[in-house]
Amino acid sequence: MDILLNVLADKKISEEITISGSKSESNRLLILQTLFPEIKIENLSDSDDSVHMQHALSTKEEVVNIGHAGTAMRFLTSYFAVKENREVVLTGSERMQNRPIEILVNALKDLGAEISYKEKVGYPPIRIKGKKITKNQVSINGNVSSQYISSLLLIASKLENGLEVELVGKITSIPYINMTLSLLNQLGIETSFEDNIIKVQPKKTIKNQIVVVESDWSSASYFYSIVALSEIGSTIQLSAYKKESLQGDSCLSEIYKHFGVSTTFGKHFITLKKESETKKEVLRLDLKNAPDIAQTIAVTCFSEGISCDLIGLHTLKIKETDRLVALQNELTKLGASISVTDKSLHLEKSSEINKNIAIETYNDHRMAMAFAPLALRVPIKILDAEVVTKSYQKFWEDMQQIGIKIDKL
Ligand SMILES: O=C(O)C1=C[C@@H](OP(=O)(O)O)[C@@H](O)[C@H](O)C1
Ligand SMILES: C=C(OP(=O)(O)O)C(=O)O
Repeated sequence: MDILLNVLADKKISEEITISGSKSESNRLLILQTLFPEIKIENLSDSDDSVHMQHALSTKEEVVNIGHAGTAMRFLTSYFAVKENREVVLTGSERMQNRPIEILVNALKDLGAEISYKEKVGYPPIRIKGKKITKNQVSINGNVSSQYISSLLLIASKLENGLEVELVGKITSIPYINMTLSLLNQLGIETSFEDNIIKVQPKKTIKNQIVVVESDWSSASYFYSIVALSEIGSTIQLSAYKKESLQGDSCLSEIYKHFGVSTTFGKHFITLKKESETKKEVLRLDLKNAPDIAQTIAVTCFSEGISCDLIGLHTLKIKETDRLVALQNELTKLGASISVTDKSLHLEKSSEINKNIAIETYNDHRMAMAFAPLALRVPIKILDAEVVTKSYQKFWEDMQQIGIKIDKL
């Protein structure tokens, strides 16, 4: 489905939106709930990725297909590796078959797991024969994807002897590792993370408990961008959020101050308000702890006509698409002067935005969502707009509520 986005009249925005649960927290909790049925989950994400995870955990089929869901692919690899009396072929979309998994597979094999590649070495699909694992020490490279590490940590407490993970090299996306550890702690599982060593103690059962998932902060980023581009005085209230978040992308509340956007924390919501004009100086950020908001920030800077230097983007090329190349292609079509390396992006300030451009989305939900706020500046086409459901089912409905007019092409 291709769509045209338009804003009919400039007006102050004042809206309230409820966003579904974090897909990162949800996909961790779904694995943990299968291991510890004592858990009840509230505000579970309705994203395609969480639907894939639920299906994968309940199916009895031999072939388990998780579509585009990176967390499902990575977390289920460890889950099935230790599930005795079960053999599966774990696979995903064409893109997933080109997203690397070897670092995790090697760590699991070092622990004694039985995993083989069905096609290309290092990539899904993989055949996993579930086994009892008794070893409790492993080393893993920390600079490619934190999801490999979270995957090991999620099953660790169910191993007879717990697990000690040594992280080698620089560690990327650390808040996601901390999110995993915090959720384990919340359930009553003991963990420690000192220097580059993470330990998880074994645990057979936990107390009956309800875990409430906070809404998704990466999804909130698109509203930060909209408020940044809107008239002074505009507000959007988003729920359900809290100040003490487990999600690293909550750093948005600090970052968007550069665009004159304030964040007020209510009991279960946040209010974003455009207080002042965007600062004209270059925005320099290291996003190694919050890679998923890079596209949103680059598009906000372009729309606001300011320059940015984003570093720490080395994980972007192995996500739903090569996001650095995708950003360069699409921003260039809009008239931007942008250069990228394999880990950074530099955007020059510009004053013109080309009209009637059709944005390719590359099977990447965040390409569609990051470019949508530009409709506040110029009419813009988004191709294959349905990609958003990977993380955000009612994204386009919510855009209409904000005042963006959507026509199907
Ligand atoms: O653990 C998680 O839930 C995630 C970790 C991050 O991936 P990397 O660690 O591969 O950067 C992030 O980009 C992804 O959307 C979700
Ligand atoms: C990178 C993402 O997801 P995943 O790696 O889980 O597919 C994302 O949602 O931006």
